[in-house]
Amino acid sequence: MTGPFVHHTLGQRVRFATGDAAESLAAEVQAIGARQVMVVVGAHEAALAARITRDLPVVLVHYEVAMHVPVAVAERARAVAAEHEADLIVSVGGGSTTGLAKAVALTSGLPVVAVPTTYAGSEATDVWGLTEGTTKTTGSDARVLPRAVVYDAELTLSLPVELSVASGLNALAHCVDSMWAPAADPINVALATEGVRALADGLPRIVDDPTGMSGREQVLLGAYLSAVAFASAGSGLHHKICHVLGGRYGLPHAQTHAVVLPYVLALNGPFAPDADARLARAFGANTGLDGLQALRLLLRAPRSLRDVGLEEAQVADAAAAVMPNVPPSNPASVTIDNLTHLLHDAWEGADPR
Ligand SMILES: NC(=O)c1ccc[n+]([C@@H]2O[C@H](COP(=O)([O-])OP(=O)(O)OC[C@H]3O[C@@H](n4cnc5c(N)ncnc54)[C@H](O)[C@@H]3O)[C@@H](O)[C@H]2O)c1
Ligand SMILES: O=C(O)CCC(=O)CC(=O)O
Repeated sequence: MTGPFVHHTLGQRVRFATGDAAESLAAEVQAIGARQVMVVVGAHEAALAARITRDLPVVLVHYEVAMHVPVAVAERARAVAAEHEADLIVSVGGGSTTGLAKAVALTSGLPVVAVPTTYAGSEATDVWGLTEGTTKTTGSDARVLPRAVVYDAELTLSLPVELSVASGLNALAHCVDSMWAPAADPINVALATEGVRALADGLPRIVDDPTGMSGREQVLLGAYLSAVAFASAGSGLHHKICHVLGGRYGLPHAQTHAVVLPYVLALNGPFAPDADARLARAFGANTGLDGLQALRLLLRAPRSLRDVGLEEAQVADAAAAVMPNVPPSNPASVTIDNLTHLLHDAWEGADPR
């Protein structure tokens, strides 16, 4: 990919600080000058958040977190933030928690400092998502980009291996989909390529040694690179499919990404030879799909949409819902027939080749 292009770089401070989240977080809160901190955290991560926020001027801890940020959940969080006159939101958790903090920032303009505990990458993007009924809407807005991020790999040690794998494959999907997303350019493609290398290296180490730190650190770095690439390149076909599956049928986010990715790569790879060659090199394989499938085997990745909760009868409805959102940049031509076929293959876990 050559020729003229315009690349926009997002500004935020990022600290990689294994074992040092509390101190790093305190330094970021002090730098912003906040005096009334709202902590957003899911109930499961409450103890972890209490540990790392203990020295902050916390006025409110908000525990109501739900995947894909239902509008009613966002509205309740916005109301309590205003009631307590919060001047900063600290989010501690996965993409759902960061997403709720972003929803508050979207309407209030409050700054966010994010401490991620999964590999979803939301903390490094200006992308928000809200769900009303069965419709998930996403958008980009400078107000939701966290001012700072604290990455502490120790906080991901409690993430079970299966969820670590699925979440890491969500990050890998940001990288792969960035190759042909609407605003793909040589800079975000370079970040995505390096993200594939880091994730393909780190994820097998988490599976081999879940309590070891080096795999977790490498995957967090890959998650960050993947998210920066995704925020810049935009949502490609893969993300459009997963947003419909998550918003419309409530499928679990990371696992859905993990299942769908090889099918989108199988569709697009032959029509995007440069991207495929890059992916192949990053995986150390003959093709991107060979590399992805070898990695998925090693990781014992989730295999079918049937296993993560989609009904066969929903396949046709899903294809029809995705169709109007297919990005014009997609390398392979997408029809209702080949999209339905793709989703049906993913539903049954058929060989994507
Ligand atoms: N805006 C963006 O750029 C962006 C990017 C990626 C994902 N997302 C959004 O993020 C959401 C999904 O995020 P997710 O996949 O991180 O899932 P999640 O935040 O819903 O977390 C999944 C589960 O993991 C648990 N968990 C989180 N951290 C843990 C830890 N350290 N130890 C043990 N358990 C832990 C949570 O309690 C939850 O049960 C979706 O709504 C998705 O749309 C947004
Ligand atoms: O924040 C959102 O809900 C939209 C972005 C997103 O979910 C990225 C992804 O699919 O991983």
